[in-house]
Amino acid sequence: MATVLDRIIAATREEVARRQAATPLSAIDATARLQPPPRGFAAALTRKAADGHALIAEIKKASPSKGLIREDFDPPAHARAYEAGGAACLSVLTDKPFFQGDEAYLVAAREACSLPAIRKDFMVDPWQVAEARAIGADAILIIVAALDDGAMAEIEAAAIDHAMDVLVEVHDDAELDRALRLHSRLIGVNNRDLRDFTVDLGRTEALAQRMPEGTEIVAESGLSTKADLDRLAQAGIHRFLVGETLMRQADVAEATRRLLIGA
Ligand SMILES: O=C(O)c1ccccc1NCC(=O)[C@H](O)[C@H](O)COP(=O)(O)O
Repeated sequence: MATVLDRIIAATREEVARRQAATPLSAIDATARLQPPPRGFAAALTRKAADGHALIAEIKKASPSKGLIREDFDPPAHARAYEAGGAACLSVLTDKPFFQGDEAYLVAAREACSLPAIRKDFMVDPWQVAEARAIGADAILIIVAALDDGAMAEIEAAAIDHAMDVLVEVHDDAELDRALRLHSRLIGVNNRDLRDFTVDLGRTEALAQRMPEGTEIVAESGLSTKADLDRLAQAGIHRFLVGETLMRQADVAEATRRLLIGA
């Protein structure tokens, strides 16, 4: 039976084909190369991780697992709140059918603050990497479960060509083995199983044991308290990606501060 990820990827392939027909790679690539240089996503995480928890704070309106998360959704306001609360970077969902995202949200969020931003979407083709840079994104996500080795390498090469950072997402040992064949050493462990949406923070702890020296591990999904971050820090993990918990708070800046440094 097709999983949610299978359905997302199938829909994304159709959408990308439509967009490519309207705007060929050469045109989107030319727009990408007119952008100011990326803000340095991985470097911003490393700076914050040097003396505390480094947070990628996610701007997420809805999700397949939770439906609508935030009604008064306001990407520029959330971006400013995340920066004020001490986040290192932004993650902005741009997928429309499954997350109610939009490219415009990334543009608006990034313009409202000085944080680097990852385009959080389902990359299936290097064309999307050029599009991500053309709208200002500083980094892209590669989900290992969604791609074969050849496609991953092509997408990563496109990101390197645009001087963008790549967060490579894995969920199990086999995916980690494949991720380690890429160049990027920014590796996210998704604690959420995308087949049944169960969350287990032990995933990041277990896979962290197998990461080579020099890997920058990001714990992703299902994190909700400073105690969660402190628990993972015990296992040497200092980079975190958090969405839903923060997006549900009335005072996003204060909630971000509490998550990072406590009451
Ligand atoms: O969040 C989902 O339901 C989801 C479903 C299918 C594919 C991806 C999904 N989430 C993407 C993410 O990586 C999360 O938004 C991110 O890690 C933040 O997670 P959370 O803090 O639990 O909102």
